[in-house]
Parts: sequence; C-alpha cells; structure tokens
Amino acid sequence: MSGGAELISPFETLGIVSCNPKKKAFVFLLFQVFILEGEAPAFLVNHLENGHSNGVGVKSESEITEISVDIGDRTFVIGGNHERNTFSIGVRIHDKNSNNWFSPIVLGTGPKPSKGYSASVLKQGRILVIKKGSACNDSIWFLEVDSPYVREHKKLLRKEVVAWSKGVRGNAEKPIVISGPSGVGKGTLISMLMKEFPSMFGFSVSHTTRSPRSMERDGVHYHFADKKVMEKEIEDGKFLEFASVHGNLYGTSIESVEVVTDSGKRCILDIDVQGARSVRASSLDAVFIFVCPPSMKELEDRLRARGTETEEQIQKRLRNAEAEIKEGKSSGIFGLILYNDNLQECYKKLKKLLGLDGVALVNDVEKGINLPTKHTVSKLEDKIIVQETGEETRNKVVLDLSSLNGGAPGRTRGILVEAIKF
Ligand SMILES: Nc1ncnc2c1ncn2[C@@H]1O[C@H](COP(=O)(O)OP(=O)(O)OP(=O)(O)O)[C@@H](O)[C@H]1O
Ligand SMILES: Nc1nc2c(ncn2[C@@H]2O[C@H](COP(=O)(O)O)[C@@H](O)[C@H]2O)c(=O)[nH]1
Repeated sequence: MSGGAELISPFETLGIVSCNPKKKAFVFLLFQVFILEGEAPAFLVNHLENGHSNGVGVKSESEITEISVDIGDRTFVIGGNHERNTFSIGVRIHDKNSNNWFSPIVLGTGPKPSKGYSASVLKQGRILVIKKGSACNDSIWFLEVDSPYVREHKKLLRKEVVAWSKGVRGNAEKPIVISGPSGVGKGTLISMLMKEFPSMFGFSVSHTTRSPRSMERDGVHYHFADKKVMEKEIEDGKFLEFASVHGNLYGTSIESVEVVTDSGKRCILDIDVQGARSVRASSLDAVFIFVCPPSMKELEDRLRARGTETEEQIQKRLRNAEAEIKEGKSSGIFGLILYNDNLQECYKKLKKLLGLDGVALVNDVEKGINLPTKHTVSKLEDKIIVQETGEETRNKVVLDLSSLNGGAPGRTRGILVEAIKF
C-alpha cells in the first residue's frame, strides 16, 4: 500500500490538473453550484412568522418540522422536507434585506430528518441543533454558518456555504497516520498493534477503486468502490482526503475515521504521503509516522515475497517508492520516522513512540446520558440547559461547550454533559 507522485488522476480526464486533492474537491463543488443556481424557493417567507422567540422559531406541520434561526440579517431555516432528501435535513437561507432565499452548498454529513429540533446560536458562527427523540450519540449537531472552515469555502466557491458537524462527548486520543512505501510493512505493524491492543485502536477502513486481493474482505480491509460513486462522494464533501496512488483512487471518508473515534478507540490511518499531506492541512489533529525500509533491495524483496502484485505493478510501486521516501524524510509532514529492518525491534519502537511501553491510554468519552425527548433549550454563557418539559419533571441536562474543539468537516468534540435530576 503506498504511492509516490502519480501522474494520472480521475480529475485529469475532466481536464482538471492539480496536485492538491482539496482543490480538486472544490472544483467538484463548483459543479454543484451551477446545479443549485436558478432553483425556485421551495417555501415562503411567511413560514418564518410562526413561533419566533429569541431568534429561534419552530414550525411543525404533520410530517414537516423545521426550525428557523436568526443571525443578523439572515434567517437559517433548518429541516422540513423541502429538499426531499431522506439522508440529511435541508438548509435554506433567507436574506431579510433583499427578501431573497438561497440554497447554500451544504458540506459534510448532516443529521437525518427527524420530527423535531431545538436550536441555539453559539459563538464562532455555529448553531447548535438538537434532534429530539434521538439516541444520545445522534442528538447533538452543529451547523457552521460562519466558521473559519465555512469562510474558507465561501471564498473559494464564491457561494453561500454551510457545513454540518456531529457533536461528540469528551475527547478521544489523536488519530495516528502511518505512511511509507508499498511493501515496507505498514499493514504488518498496524495488525500487530490492533492484535495486542484490540480495545485501544481501530483501523480507518479506506475506500479504493482497485480490485480486492484474494484474502481481502469488503468493509474490513477496504471499502471497494466504484470510481464514479467514489468521485460523487468526494464531490459531496464526504472525504477527509483522497489521492491517486499507483493508478487507483484511494481515500479516507470522514465517516471511517469517526466510526472508530465514536467507539472510543484511537484511529489508525494507513495512507500514502499525498494523503498524509492533505490530512496535515485538514482540521484533524493527528500524529504522523513515516516507515522507511532498510534498503530499496529489501523493499523489492518484500514486495515480491508478498506475491500480491504483478511484475508491472511491482515496478510501478518501486518507482513511486523512491519519490515517496524522499518526501517522507524531507517534507516536514512526519514528526516521527521509523526504520523497519527487524520487525520485532521496529514494533517495539512504534509502541514506545505511542507511549505504550507501560502507560495505558484512556479515552475520556462520557456515555449513558440521554437528552430528554420533550424539552426547551436555554443558554447561559458556554452552557446549554436542556430542560425536560412535562407536568411532573424538572430534570435538566447541561451541555458544557466551553472546551469545544474540532468541527467541520469532522466531528465537534469536547462536549461535557451533566444530568441534574429532581
Ligand atoms: N521487518 C520485516 N522484515 C521482513 N519482512 C517484513 C517486515 N515487515 C513486513 N514484512 C513483510 O513484507 C511484506 C509487506 O508488508 P506489508 O503488506 O505490511 O506492507 P505495506 O507497507 O502495508 O504495503 P502496502 O502499502 O502495499 O499495503 C509482507 O509480506 C510482510 O510480511
Ligand atoms: N491517500 C490514501 N492512500 C491510501 C489510502 N488507503 C491506502 N492507501 C495507500 O495506498 C497504497 C497502496 O495500498 P494497497 O492496499 O493497494 O497496497 C499504500 O501506500 C497505502 O498506504 C487512503 O485512504 N488514502
């Protein structure tokens, strides 16, 4: 698994030549902009006249529930079924000055439609959206309307942009990115780590357009993907990084990382140097490790002995390896460099680098507190008070948002939850 500078990419077939995968994703997004232009507003301004209080209003009609949030001259209308999208709730913007409606470009994966929402406007251009009646791990969401990530994309796309990010309680350990030339032993080292520490580490299952090897299983080693489907998902902002490696498309979906992190495990990514560069430029705060072979001869021997590639593919991988080793050592992407000569020695060093020689890593993920289905929401500085409604109860859940970190295109972490029962 690995790749150096690969010349052919799926984007070049579209006449787009850029080395930066992020830029390529933006170009795809630009196509979306053209599709959105000229769309008629799907509902009317007077929808907003119902139930506004403190800048947040709720409209509920049988199966349609939407919430409107005022920020300055704009109203963000979240929810409803105007997008006819069963995968993620819709977002519309009403500009009060021009009385115009916009369908913004919506980045990231948002919550699935629900029968009710509450919302609260936060600092840093974020709206907290609570899905009523959802499981605790799916109830807290953030719609970024003026965060640094959104502003960057607005500038690039010259269009209205909003971005979803799922809220996660507590903080998980930093993900680990492992790169190195094909055949150096990345997969072997990762397997050893996962075998020895199964409850501590989880593997980010990448997508690839290459064909499965005989022992590889879909969803375990890779998500084996159709090229067009994968390109569409990249276009939809679902990938943290992607790259053309040894002639195939590979990528890490945001979901793949989050599935691992949500389970309270530390996520390991096995990706090439181009991918590592993109992750480094993203909001994912990770540890970067580069694995070097003792020599090119030894690398070639390992690739041949593995017996998974044709002679032509081996030659291609070896050619790419030279550039990749050079970049891995000199680019400054990788804070840690490991030589995999003797496997057991290298594994010992890896464990030491990760602080596993004696010290146990504990993930501080709070579990088990559900938000009440029927509630009101109020804000007190950095705390959100979710007050259960009903005749008999005064139970509250307090969400402390003072240590939020992360955000779109990944999760928003650091939510501290306290239940107060009466
Ligand atoms: N230190 C080592 N000494 C000898 N053989 C090794 C060593 N480390 C790994 N190998 C062997 O080298 C081969 C390649 O290892 P592995 O598949 O883990 O590489 P990789 O870096 O994950 O490659 P790719 O990027 O192509 O997936 C395997 O057959 C593995 O058993
Ligand atoms: N940029 C990314 N590179 C990836 C990803 N998943 C794997 N890889 C790298 O591809 C090569 C080849 O892998 P192989 O399984 O075909 O031998 C290897 O260097 C991997 O590190 C990914 O999601 N993104």
